[in-house]
Amino acid sequence: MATATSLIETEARLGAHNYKPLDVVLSKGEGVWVWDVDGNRYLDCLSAYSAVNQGHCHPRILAAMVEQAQKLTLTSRAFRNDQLALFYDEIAALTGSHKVLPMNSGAEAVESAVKAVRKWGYEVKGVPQGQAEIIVCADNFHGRTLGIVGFSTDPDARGNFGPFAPGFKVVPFGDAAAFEAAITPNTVAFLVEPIQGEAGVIIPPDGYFKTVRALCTRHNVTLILDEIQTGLGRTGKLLAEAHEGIEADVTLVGKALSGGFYPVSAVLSNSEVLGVLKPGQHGSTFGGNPLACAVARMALKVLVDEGMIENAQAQGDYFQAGLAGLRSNLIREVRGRGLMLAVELHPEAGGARRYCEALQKRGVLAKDTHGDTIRIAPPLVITRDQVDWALEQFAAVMTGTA
Ligand SMILES: Cc1ncc(COP(=O)(O)O)c(C=O)c1O
Repeated sequence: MATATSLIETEARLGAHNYKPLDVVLSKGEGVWVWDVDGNRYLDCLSAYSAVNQGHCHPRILAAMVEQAQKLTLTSRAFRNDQLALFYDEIAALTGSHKVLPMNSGAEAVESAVKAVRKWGYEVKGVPQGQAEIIVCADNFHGRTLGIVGFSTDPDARGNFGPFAPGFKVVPFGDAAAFEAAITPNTVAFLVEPIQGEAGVIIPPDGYFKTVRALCTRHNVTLILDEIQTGLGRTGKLLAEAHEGIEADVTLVGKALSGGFYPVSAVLSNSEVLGVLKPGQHGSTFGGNPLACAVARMALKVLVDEGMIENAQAQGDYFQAGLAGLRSNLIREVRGRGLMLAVELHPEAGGARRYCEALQKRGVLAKDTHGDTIRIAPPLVITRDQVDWALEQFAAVMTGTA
């Protein structure tokens, strides 16, 4: 029988070494809990980077998936399928969007938006051919495809993968004046995360997005919010833009749209941007397939009608206050919104990884980011008792009683 050790060895031997996972081999999940192959239980404080907002193996999403899998899974877009229009209808109504482009991964949604907005720039805004510019932020994370890493500022993401596509300008995140200074008549879009997730849960200053929104409107620049991580309840609102009191022109969602079951992402647009795509100009074999659409429809439904978004706000506030109240001289800052939380440690703490390993030993799985930060993003179904239990484990690890 395969043991945890033998499975880890096989992975090390045959897998590309592009990840450095914690040494825990998971084989089962339910709600906020996951179990390893030896039967040890852990509270999942990562949710597959916010893709399992609805909790592991949610029974209603599972049932929707099984039901659809027994009927029809894939048609390609050469034919229509009944689930697609229903998905369009439901996600458009929920998010107030006018057009929807279904894709698979988050990175594909980003790439699709970049393509669409450039085309919009040439055909609608009148930008001279080949001159379209997109403004992005330093420390952005929008995925791992070649197009996307070309405008990343992370040396690991870019290193030795070039040459990259031109047409991107980088400005500091949270600095509206720098954004304004970077706008030219050829600027077609500003692509930005409402809260920078992979950068370590970085929240921009109050009012930043209101100013950015006004600048985009004034200069006819498409505001593309990448809500692939922040969206679908994670921050305590359906979309994080609601915290800022603004509306993006294009919104990207993914991750939790899958309920953790089947990859699905979407470009949502309330401007004419998606209207520029004509038959033959963009597509995907699996994008908009009936299985993905059925899963996404139920993933959205359970988020809303099981009160998960409100729970994210309530438990997120409680969790954050509990973390902030830990008497630990290791902790430099606790920050976050809803259940998108981070504990940043002082550099002298010796890095976040060792504390994630200590938490693992106590039955909590969290993720280190950028050396000194522990990211905490449990499924949105977490209860107050479970938060209390998690806080006890954090207290033990962070205050040296571990
Ligand atoms: C903000 C953001 N955009 C895009 C992506 C890429 O999504 P995917 O890994 O599904 O391609 C991620 C993934 O972490 C993300 O956090």
